[in-house]
Amino acid sequence: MLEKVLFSGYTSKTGKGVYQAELDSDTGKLSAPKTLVELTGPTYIDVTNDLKLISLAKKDGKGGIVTYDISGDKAKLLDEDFSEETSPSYVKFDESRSLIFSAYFHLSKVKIDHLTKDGKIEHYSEIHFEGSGPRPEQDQSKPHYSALTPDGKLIICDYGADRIYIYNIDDPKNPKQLNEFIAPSGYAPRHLVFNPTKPYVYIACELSSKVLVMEYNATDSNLTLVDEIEVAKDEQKNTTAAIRISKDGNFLYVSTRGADTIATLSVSPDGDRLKKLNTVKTMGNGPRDFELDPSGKYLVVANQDSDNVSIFTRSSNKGALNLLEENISIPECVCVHFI
Ligand SMILES: O=C1O[C@H](COP(=O)(O)O)[C@@H](O)[C@H](O)[C@H]1O
Repeated sequence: MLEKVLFSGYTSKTGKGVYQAELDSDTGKLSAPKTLVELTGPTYIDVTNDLKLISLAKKDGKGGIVTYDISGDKAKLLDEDFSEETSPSYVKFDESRSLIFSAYFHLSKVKIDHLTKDGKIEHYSEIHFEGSGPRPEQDQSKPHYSALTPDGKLIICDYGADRIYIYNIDDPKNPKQLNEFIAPSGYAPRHLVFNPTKPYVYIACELSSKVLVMEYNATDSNLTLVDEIEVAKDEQKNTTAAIRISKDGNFLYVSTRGADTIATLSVSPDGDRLKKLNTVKTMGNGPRDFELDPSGKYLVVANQDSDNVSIFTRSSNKGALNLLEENISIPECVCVHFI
């Protein structure tokens, strides 16, 4: 079966924007990536179920988000909003309410927009954050990630202020803070993933090379720290980046730039404990993002600094990764997104 996958990233060297390819789930072979949309700096993207691409981007010294219809042979621009000083660093679509969450790392805020049926971007609200952390990189609040909890609340990782925030967005024009969790000082929570069946969330912390295991209580929107685990040695030199979990919730994968590795961790049956099984080199530099394909048989990783994508086979019962391909050339690639 052919699985469609998009790649996107920076365009400061030879990167063109968003690329498209197909992964054959029988062989793990990726077709030659082709440019889907030319954009400036579309580092993160999301795609709606009816195939609208939502991408962050820059234009004429301003930043924001754009939407494209990618259901046909050629991508068609639907809307663009470049009303900010710079682009966000992460974007996520809420299918059930047709909302777009954009985390403005450099502007200390998260924006909530509504995506209309014809792909127009309607601004709803924004949440401003304050604070900082002990590391030089944490000079101000830097929201790095905004997405949904399993019960439909907005959850935000603030890398700069070592915070996780949870908001009620029943009225998305008027988000209300429900809770706030203070991460260990200097950890810089970056991205997170929820266990698919158990009430736990795993948070990748960029500046500590650690993953926090937190119990999530949906009733009072509370997070309780239950464990933490190191995914790479020498946190001063490393920056931990992406985190993914297998569909069965048994294995967690975490990338770390500097070490240039992906760690495989097993998740305990209750979801509350992690055990590091091993790490593999990503066969490139700066593994900023990776994704498991829909069949769960492959892991595709974007090595941003060495301009190559690698593919690993994944054992579904042991979680182990084995290198299949390392020479797929995509410049400045940041994000891997299966449709
Ligand atoms: O992971 C990271 O993300 C931040 C934000 O990305 P940006 O493209 O919006 O600047 C980046 O500044 C940082 O270098 C990187 O480690």
